[in-house]
Amino acid sequence: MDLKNKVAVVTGGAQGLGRAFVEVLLKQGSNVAFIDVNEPLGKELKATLAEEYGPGRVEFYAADVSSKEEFIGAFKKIVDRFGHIDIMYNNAAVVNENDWEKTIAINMTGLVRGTYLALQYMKDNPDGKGAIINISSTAGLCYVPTAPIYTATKYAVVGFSRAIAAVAMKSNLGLRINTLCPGVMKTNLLSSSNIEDHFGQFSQLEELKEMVLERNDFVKPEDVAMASLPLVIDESKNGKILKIDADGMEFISLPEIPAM
Ligand SMILES: NC(=O)c1ccc[n+]([C@@H]2O[C@H](COP(=O)([O-])OP(=O)(O)OC[C@H]3O[C@@H](n4cnc5c(N)ncnc54)[C@H](O)[C@@H]3O)[C@@H](O)[C@H]2O)c1
Ligand SMILES: CCCCC/C=C\C=C\[C@H](O)C/C=C\C/C=C\CCCC(=O)O
Repeated sequence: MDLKNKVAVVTGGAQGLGRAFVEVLLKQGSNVAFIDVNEPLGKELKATLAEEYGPGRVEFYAADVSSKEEFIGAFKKIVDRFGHIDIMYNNAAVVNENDWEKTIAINMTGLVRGTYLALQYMKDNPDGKGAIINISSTAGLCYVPTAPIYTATKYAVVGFSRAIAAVAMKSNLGLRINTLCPGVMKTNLLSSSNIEDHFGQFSQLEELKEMVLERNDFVKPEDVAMASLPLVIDESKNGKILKIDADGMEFISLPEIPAM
């Protein structure tokens, strides 16, 4: 898929990795609609990017992906504005072990809804094409010991995306779903939330986070965003899991049910 003049949607696009996706897609010539619950930051970024890339190429929509009404409403506005959707990055997530139901609602339910909404609109694309990138984490392949719910949501992203990719392929939808598993990045997700929210009942293990930070093996959001592009462009890629961390990039193989 050529990225020029395509329409891309990014959730959680106001900062961190989501912002890097928005910027790399604009640089490649796509038009980008980003959704975020942080309205002031979203508006500020939209103004900055509109100045750099041209006012018609980027739009911001304030919405909480854990709210069915808000997410559906944002999608409708995006399709009204751009006509259709070619590319979807389901990126918004939080680490909140205290309010763990909210973490599941954003990281899992929000990502499922984003995938289903994208499929619903993409299946009517005249070129019959569409690419969805679901953001997991290396935590969705190993684990963050103090964040079992965050870990569980990131495993869920891997399993859901593999299964829905197989469904899309077997139904000849022409739509592709791949998973990206980044390693640790220095973003708001890692630094800002308070200890109680981040670790919940495991707050006494805060030093584990310091140990991770002291290892200093971070990957940059801009590098992760660049690395994601082949999953969109290369039409042979469906149901893949791409890990990118400080050691480099690797496609991960997980067991398959042989008869499937
Ligand atoms: N930072 C890391 O170390 C790391 C590592 C691996 C994977 N990831 C994944 O990368 C993705 C982006 O994380 P990040 O580090 O950039 O985080 P971040 O906190 O810097 O940015 C996340 C963005 O999502 C938005 N958001 C949060 N809840 C939302 C909601 N309910 N609805 C809409 N928007 C919402 C936030 O306002 C924020 O702008 C996440 O899926 C995360 O799990 C992060
Ligand atoms: C150990 C506490 C770290 C707190 C990290 C909180 C959120 C991190 C979110 C990222 O998605 C995590 C990405 C990768 C996993 C990081 C560390 C795992 C630590 C275990 C290990 O080193 O194997």
